[in-house]
Amino acid sequence: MTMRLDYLSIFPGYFDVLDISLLGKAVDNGLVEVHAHDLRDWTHDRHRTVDDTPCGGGAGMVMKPDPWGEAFDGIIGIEPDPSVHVIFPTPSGIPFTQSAAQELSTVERVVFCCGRYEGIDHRVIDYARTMWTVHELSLGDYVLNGGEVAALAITEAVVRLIPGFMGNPESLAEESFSPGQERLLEYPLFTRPVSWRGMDVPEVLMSGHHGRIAEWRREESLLLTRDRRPDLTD
Ligand SMILES: Nc1cc(-c2ccc3ccn(Cc4ccc(CN5CCCC5)cc4)c3c2)n[nH]1
Repeated sequence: MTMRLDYLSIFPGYFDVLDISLLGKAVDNGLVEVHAHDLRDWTHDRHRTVDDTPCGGGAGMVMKPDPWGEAFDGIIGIEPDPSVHVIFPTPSGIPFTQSAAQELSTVERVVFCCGRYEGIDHRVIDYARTMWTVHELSLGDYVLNGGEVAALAITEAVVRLIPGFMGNPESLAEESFSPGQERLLEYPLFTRPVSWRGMDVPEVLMSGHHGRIAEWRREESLLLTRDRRPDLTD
């Protein structure tokens, strides 16, 4: 199946990067098709206005609902369709996780709505919820200037899980956060040269003793997780 990805933004150029690297390959072999749209194409005033002051006061500007509604009509359609997944990156969203990426990797159509300023008029999200399957997602507890970078991160996490996308799918199965793997951080990785600037690869990894190697890696993951992510160990 081909996944169709649409991006709505006042900076559609952010998504030119999707034509290169791994994602570009997915586009070439027809696994995904990518369409970026300039929200201002659905404005009608000379200044192509997309924002206005917040009702109720407060700092900054809010994105007007009108251009979003017209863009939805043009890009997605005016009939409800729960098979279309509409993603609003937002600091107030639910945390985006590997399991969410896993679920989204089976969806045929995803539309990313990338806000700017202080955010989008809430009626846009409420309207979208009456029409499609909506996800308000946060990348983490920090504030970006808009949704574009979050959309790119979510895209990469999702597209790499599409069957047939990654060259060696077994590496996906081994990753931490992937289903079946306890939520442990990855053990340290090494490759040749065995000795580099006075530092040697741990001997156990050169022993060819797979049982001991697995044990060493598990121990390293446990130590690292306990040290850096105690929240994952409970
Ligand atoms: N995980 C993650 C996601 C984002 C993200 C996603 C979309 C947008 C659209 C606009 N912004 C900038 C931005 C600046 C300030 C506030 C906080 N204000 C406080 C009072 C009203 C709002 C919110 C939003 C985004 C940020 N950031 N981080």
